[in-house]
Amino acid sequence: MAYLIKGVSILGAAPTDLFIKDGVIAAPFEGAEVVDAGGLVALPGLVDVHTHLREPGREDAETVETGSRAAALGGYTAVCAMANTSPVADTAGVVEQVWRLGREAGLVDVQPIGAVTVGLAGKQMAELGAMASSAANVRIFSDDGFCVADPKLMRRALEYVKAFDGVIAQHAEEPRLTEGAQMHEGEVSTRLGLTGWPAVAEEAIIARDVLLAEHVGSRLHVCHVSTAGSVEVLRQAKARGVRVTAEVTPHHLLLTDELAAGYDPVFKVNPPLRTRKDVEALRQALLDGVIDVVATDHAPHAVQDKECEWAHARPGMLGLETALPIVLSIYGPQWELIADRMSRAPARIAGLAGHGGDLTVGSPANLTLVDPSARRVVDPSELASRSRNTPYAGMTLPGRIVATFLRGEATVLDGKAVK
Ligand SMILES: NC(=O)N[C@@H](CC(=O)O)C(=O)O
Ligand SMILES: [Zn+2]
Ligand SMILES: [Zn+2]
Repeated sequence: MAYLIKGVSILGAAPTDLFIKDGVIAAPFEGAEVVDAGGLVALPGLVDVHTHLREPGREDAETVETGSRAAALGGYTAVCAMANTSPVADTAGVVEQVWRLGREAGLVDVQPIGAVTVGLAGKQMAELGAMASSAANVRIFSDDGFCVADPKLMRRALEYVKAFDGVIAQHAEEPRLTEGAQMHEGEVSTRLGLTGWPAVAEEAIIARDVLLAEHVGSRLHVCHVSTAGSVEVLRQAKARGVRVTAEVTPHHLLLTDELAAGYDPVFKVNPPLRTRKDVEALRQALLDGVIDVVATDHAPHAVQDKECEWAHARPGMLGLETALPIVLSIYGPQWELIADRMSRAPARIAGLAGHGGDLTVGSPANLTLVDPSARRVVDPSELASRSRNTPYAGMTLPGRIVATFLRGEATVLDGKAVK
């Protein structure tokens, strides 16, 4: 299809017409399908470097297709699928399967992340080279869900991926400091009598890993940064020129540990929700660029894994369909900031060449149209995700994603997925 996006504001600029043909932003031409975009803002398609799609293995919680649909509805055109599936994505075969499922769904580009260690067990390095040279072209490797705790293994993995400009995305959690942990260690955990996950369990691993990355000259990416102390470690490492990037989730930018007080497991997540002081530090770090990107850590869970006793519930929350509204609610219409932290920088980290570009003639037509003046109440039953574990149920959030285009084809129109 060929489209004329009429009267759209590109990143908040004066309204203009945007033409799309043959998968790219085109020069003006006749005969296009007109999309009335008065009052809408065009952004480069969002890119998520941290998504859990659960396929293969937990198709009752999410599939590549349902997660892709949730992503498109959230304004995304590319997502990086975490490796903690069953079987684990630790071979060329599994990453190629996920990559192929993404192509078949055709709603976003699904870029598989490969595991660092066999079975995420932290003992033996997985076949990183085979995954890199597979059809899935893997560049990000992560044992997310678990920390690569062994420093020697972490060093070797960092060294190994240098050959193909890969990056190790670390879930920073010193396992000995978080045994039995249920929530952030602090005043609230003491009051509730829940075992705490101290901030230092994250900060100690980030400090170690930036030193390792510096030592071997490799790229490190830090997943879901959650504490003010982590921000300081990253600030110092970046000032020294260490090749480190970092992400923050929408929930760590908005929610605090006080929410655990009702023992509703929808608020249980790793790393845990922290304090107001941490939230403020994370917000500032994203503005400063000490934290490079917003990543959803979209973590769908089936009802029986979430609607149970707090201690038995799986950690994790949905994120794809609410990420942009949450960021808008915090930062307001800072479109340049949003485009950089949610599209340009994540595309660069993931090495996704066709994404995160400027919406200029000749570039791939990966974009999303947002109505910043609309407000919506989050209704879990309306989400496209197969799971329902959103912590934002009932909240009124700004911004409605009206349309999304992947290589010039609409994946979302009128706020609805086209397939
Ligand atoms: N964030 C979570 O609480 N859970 C994630 C794993 C992870 O990101 O660590 C999951 O896979 O469910
Ligand atoms: Zn994690
Ligand atoms: Zn995760």
